[in-house]
Amino acid sequence: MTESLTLEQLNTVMQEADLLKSEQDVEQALQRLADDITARLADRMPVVYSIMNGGLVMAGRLLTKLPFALEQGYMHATRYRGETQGQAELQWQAPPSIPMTGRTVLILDDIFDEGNTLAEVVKACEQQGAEEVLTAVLVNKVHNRKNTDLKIDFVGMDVEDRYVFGCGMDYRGYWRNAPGIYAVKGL
Ligand SMILES: O=P(O)(O)OC[C@H]1O[C@H](OP(=O)(O)OP(=O)(O)O)[C@H](O)[C@@H]1O
Ligand code: HPA
Repeated sequence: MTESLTLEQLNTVMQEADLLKSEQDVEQALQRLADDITARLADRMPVVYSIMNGGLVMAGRLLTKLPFALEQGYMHATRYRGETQGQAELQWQAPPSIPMTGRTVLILDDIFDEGNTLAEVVKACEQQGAEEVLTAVLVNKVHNRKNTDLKIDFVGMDVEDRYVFGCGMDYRGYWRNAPGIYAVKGL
């Protein structure tokens, strides 16, 4: 693990960051996602899982825009562990909290980057007997380094190929709480 950052360094990261998506852009993307998800899943009584930690903010802001009967759960799988480069192996910190056998499952996450996390999570849900597994992300990072053929069913916005934070995404553990989406200077 790299050295921890001071408050001053963390404030500098925010001050120098580029705003890629404003809070209003995010809100509009979430409403579009909610409309598309509702059109597809309103009669499916799905289990909607957020992937902790990154999926927390997206899930919180999206769920109240879904006007149909659903169950909500969480799972915690992590690959970056506070760093800005992903590790090969996904670490499960908390397995899925609600049984999914025979159910429609919707997975919510903040970002589809190299794709390992969602590819493995989808595989795990299928192995646990889900009838259908769909995925929704707030942002898709655009580059040609995807490690999977997985196609995300619902994408809020595309972002450029930089290290981003805010709306659940962290910079070395911090700034998940930022209401817009920012890119770190130089990354
Ligand atoms: O598409 P990938 O390259 O696999 O990256 C995307 C994943 O990385 C982040 O999680 P992270 O492992 O940082 O854990 P966190 O949610 O606790 O931040 C993010 O929340 C996604 O789950
Ligand atoms: O750009 C990113 N920012 C934050 N978390 C991430 N996890 C994968 N890519 C990113």
